[in-house]
Amino acid sequence: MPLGERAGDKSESRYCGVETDFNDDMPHVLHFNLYSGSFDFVVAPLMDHSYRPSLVQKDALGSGVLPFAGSDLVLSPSQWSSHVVGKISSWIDLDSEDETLRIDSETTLKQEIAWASHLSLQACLLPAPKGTSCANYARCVNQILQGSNNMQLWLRVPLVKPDDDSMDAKSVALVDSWETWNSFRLLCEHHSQLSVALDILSTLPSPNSLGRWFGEPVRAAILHTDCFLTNSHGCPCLSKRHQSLITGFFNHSIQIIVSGNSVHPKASVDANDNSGTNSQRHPLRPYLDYIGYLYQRMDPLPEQERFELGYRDFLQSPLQPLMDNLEAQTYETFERDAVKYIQYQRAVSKALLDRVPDEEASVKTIVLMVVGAGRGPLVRASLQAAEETGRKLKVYAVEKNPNAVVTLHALVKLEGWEDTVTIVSSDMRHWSAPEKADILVSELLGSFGDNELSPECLDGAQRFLKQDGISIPSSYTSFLQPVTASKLYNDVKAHKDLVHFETAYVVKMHNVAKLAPTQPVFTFTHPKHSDKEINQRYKKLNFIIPNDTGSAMVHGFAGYFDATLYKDVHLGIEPSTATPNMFSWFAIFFPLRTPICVDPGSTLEVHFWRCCGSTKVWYEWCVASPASSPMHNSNGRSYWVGL
Ligand SMILES: C[S@@+](CC[C@H](N)C(=O)[O-])C[C@H]1O[C@@H](n2cnc3c(N)ncnc32)[C@H](O)[C@@H]1O
Repeated sequence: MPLGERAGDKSESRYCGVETDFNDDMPHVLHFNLYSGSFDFVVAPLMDHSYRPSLVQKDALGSGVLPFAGSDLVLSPSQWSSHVVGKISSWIDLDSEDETLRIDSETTLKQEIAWASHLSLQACLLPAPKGTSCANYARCVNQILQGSNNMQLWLRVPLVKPDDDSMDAKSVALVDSWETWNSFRLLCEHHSQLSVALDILSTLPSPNSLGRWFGEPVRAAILHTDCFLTNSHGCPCLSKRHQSLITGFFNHSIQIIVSGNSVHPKASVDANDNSGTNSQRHPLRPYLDYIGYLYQRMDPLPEQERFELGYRDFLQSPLQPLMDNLEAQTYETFERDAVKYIQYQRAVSKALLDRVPDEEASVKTIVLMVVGAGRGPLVRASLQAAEETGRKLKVYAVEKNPNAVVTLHALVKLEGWEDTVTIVSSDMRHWSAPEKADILVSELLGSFGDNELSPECLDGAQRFLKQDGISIPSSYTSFLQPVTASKLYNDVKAHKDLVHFETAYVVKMHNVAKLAPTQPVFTFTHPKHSDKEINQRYKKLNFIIPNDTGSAMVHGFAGYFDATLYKDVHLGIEPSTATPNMFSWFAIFFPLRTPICVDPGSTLEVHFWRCCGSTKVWYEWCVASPASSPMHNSNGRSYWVGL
């Protein structure tokens, strides 16, 4: 049974498993944990702990006997696949100096995985590597992954990081477990079926170092009963930090697995059980109940977030509104974003008030041109601003998409705007305007600000803006930050070509770790003060990875924009200043062909170029430190925006 519903949110449920000991009576294991215990699945050993291949007698014919497991028939195929995660024997040590142990370990790992595949299990939990070297373990896992079906392998690693104030003496000898994971997954070349199961202990490393994991493929968090505190009723509860970590796991669809013996025996006594026998109460049930309580008390996902669930970490090609004509449903999506148009209306109102003093309001008519009018929402916002401020307006709606122009005509007729609005079916770069504008309103912004060629289009439109005219927006700036994004990286890699590694994607980023604060990249200001200002740009950025993060993997860069519409009215998606409740833009993702590992406290030196040709504009990017990446997208060979 799922952990119940998150308040007001029927779309998402989370599951909770329990780690069990070996028991060859699997029907009993399932019955006890699922039906008496209400857990959703078990993480159960598939072999007796004492099994060692080297100790198994060969039969008379010399063929290997497989005495390691009971029959597959004890459970139905759907029970195996839905309710059992195979726990690979924890004694295995594939990098042991002891050859017998090493070979036994290899044999056992392969036998158990083969058996788990035979049972169609969805996942197996691999024990944590024993020492600092895990090359042979990774080699064998890699062999398995090469030949595997869809089964996921979860590498178990403890959530520890030394050199951290919060560490206790016991953990000091340990390495940063992220390093262990990183070595292992590099040896397995970021295989998409290799993921992580984190063992959560009673002490937690720093928030920054925890944050790294949200960009990694963490599938499960194993919560030990000794992490729990005791509340005033004698029941298990978690520290505030553990609670917020678990909430983070829920938000990232990471399954929780309870492990260990009950350390709250009193809480295990069923309050509703008056028989005094209490025979059926699962000893770990109070822990499950508490985890369910944490899930259910989470705030419901806002409606827009729920709508966008399907877009999370899904790579989309950016729009090319200049080269292509947008479709009706794309306009429809823009137009649902009321916040964007409210901001434009506020900007136009302020500009009108500045442009026309009260005493001239009844005599002076302002010429306002919406360039790239689409189906008309900025025309409407401008007219509303005029009404709100009592200013007189003459509007030109310039649009190059002939299909949107059809809708514009219908709108003007429907609203009775014929005397005020003139529709111009033209590319703003080539239109000969009959008069000059006081105010030029446009929204040609991409997720990275200038990536839909607003600078080039507005260069063309500036011809018909009065010398002292106002452009809304008056400027926009792009921003970047390095991210761990293993899912996005793997999705790009799945295309198996260079082109996809040199393309920027629009993405609703979710399973992503932001490794440093954003930094501004390119700024464009309108109107330009000189014809000599070019639209090419170059920027070198130095990102410092905080010391307490630990090492981290950079799979690419998240990009955003912020636009100043007019004076203090802005609109944008840069996380620290993002316009609340505005959903027209997701972030942009610039991938790296080879992910780069950065050390704590070190500097990541990144170079970005905006290049302009006669028919296209494109970005090139590279990392220069701590290691040099290849130059991405030279000459716009893979990704460009058409002029
Ligand atoms: C991002 S949409 C915005 C549409 C509308 N203003 C809105 O907010 O819903 C940009 C619009 O500008 C138009 N556009 C882009 N470049 C243009 C150009 N050079 N001349 C005229 N229209 C252009 C596109 O066809 C598209 O309709």
